[in-house]
Amino acid sequence: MSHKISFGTDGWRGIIAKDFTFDNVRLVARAVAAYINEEAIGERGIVIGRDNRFLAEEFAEAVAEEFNKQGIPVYMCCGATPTPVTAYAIKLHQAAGAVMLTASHNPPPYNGFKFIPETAGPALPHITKKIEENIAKLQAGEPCEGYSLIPAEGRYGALVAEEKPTTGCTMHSPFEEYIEHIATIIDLDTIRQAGLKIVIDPMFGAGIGYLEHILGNAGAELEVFHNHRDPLFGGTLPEPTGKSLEELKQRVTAGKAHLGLALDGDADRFGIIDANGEYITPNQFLPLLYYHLLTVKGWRGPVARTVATTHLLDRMAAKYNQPIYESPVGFKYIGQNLLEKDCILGGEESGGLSIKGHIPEKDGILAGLLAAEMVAQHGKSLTAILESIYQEFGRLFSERLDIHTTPQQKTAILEQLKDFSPTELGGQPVIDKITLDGVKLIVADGAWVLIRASGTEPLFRIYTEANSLEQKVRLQQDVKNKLDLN
Ligand SMILES: O=P(O)(O)OC[C@H]1O[C@H](O)[C@H](O)[C@@H](O)[C@@H]1O
Repeated sequence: MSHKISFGTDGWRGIIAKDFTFDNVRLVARAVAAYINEEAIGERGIVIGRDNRFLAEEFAEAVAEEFNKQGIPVYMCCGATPTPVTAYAIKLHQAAGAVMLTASHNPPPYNGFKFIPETAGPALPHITKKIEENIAKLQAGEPCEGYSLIPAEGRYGALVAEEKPTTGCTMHSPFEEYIEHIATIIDLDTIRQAGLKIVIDPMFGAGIGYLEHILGNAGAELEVFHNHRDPLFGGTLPEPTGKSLEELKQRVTAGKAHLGLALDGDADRFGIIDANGEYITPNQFLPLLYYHLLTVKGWRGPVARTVATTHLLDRMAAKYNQPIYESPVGFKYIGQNLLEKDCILGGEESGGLSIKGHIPEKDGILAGLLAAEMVAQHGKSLTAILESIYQEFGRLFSERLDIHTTPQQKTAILEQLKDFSPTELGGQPVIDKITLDGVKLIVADGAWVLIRASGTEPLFRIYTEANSLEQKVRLQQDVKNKLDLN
């Protein structure tokens, strides 16, 4: 039986050689080529980027061959390339889109396939649905629009894809152009004057060389580690959170650095360590950045966040009379709001952000540079800036719990969530219920809980944001009791 290929929160992922086989990768490439040809934008070409995982080059070549066979020229990024840089290359070449081969922060046996359309932001569901339909048709040996089948020569009744004259593959590194573009967004002069000391951990990933190059040229004193290819990621996960950041924390404090900056496997997510060795969570960094854009840069505009992201952003937006756009989890929705609602910042709790003037794709390199710019311009540590924010807007305590379930438990919880409408939670009345993605319940003093199934991992997530640590624990416990998740 053929493996069901679907695009989750962020592309198709699978275990290499089990699901993520050359045959399946070629199949998905054909389905994307069909989508592009159906849209009649094939002649603009497609960018292909890949990270540092096993067989990355070979998978990229297989994808290029499939596009070429369908008459679509290929711009192949040289070497491992971050997802945001691959997305930026779409703009450079005015291409029809990009394929990024990466499993982001997943364990080493995985690889993945993302399609980034011409907007240079993640594909929205109406596009991935179309690609999934094309995959199903091609798997069944049926023709699909944009992909013609012709009778196979010498094999009676058999059909094969009609191969178009080959269109070729241009090798190109978008490194320089991306860096030039970044220099138009980040205040590198102030970073230069501040004489910062920064430790960088690109986690053996596609982001190796970027922060080093930009910050090194801006005169920062750098210490860099995990900066060579290792598809086993040194035995950890290329995920810039939790245990994976321990060494960075130690190096920052031991070296008396101003900052520690980490990237995930494809450099679209960030991890930030402050001078005191503390991890700055995305729910802290996003308000820091919005505050920086509003006060230091003097920008005005709305902010886009997911349903799982801190409401401290809402408090700031309210003070500056700006709207806030809440979406389901997934940067694709934030990217859409960045494009359509003229937001100055879009970000999410899982560690993705972008700002006005940049592409609508999450970018860990940009996030790290903005952290350096903030420290340089404010002349203070991020924790010190955060203290001023708490004084002005109040403090919120957020946490995400990941609950592993069996497929049966998952079905049971999803069933229960359908009519999960408690009138009271953690001792307070529930005043609002939001069902954009899972179930979010807001209680009288503004604290909230969200329960949703992950679209990338076999687990449920319970997100809580409260006005005190005690309230956070109370809310978490109450939800677990009510859903029988203890
Ligand atoms: O909570 P999940 O559905 O597992 O998604 C978690 C994250 O996965 C990927 O990294 C997506 O790019 C993000 O937009 C999303 O926030």
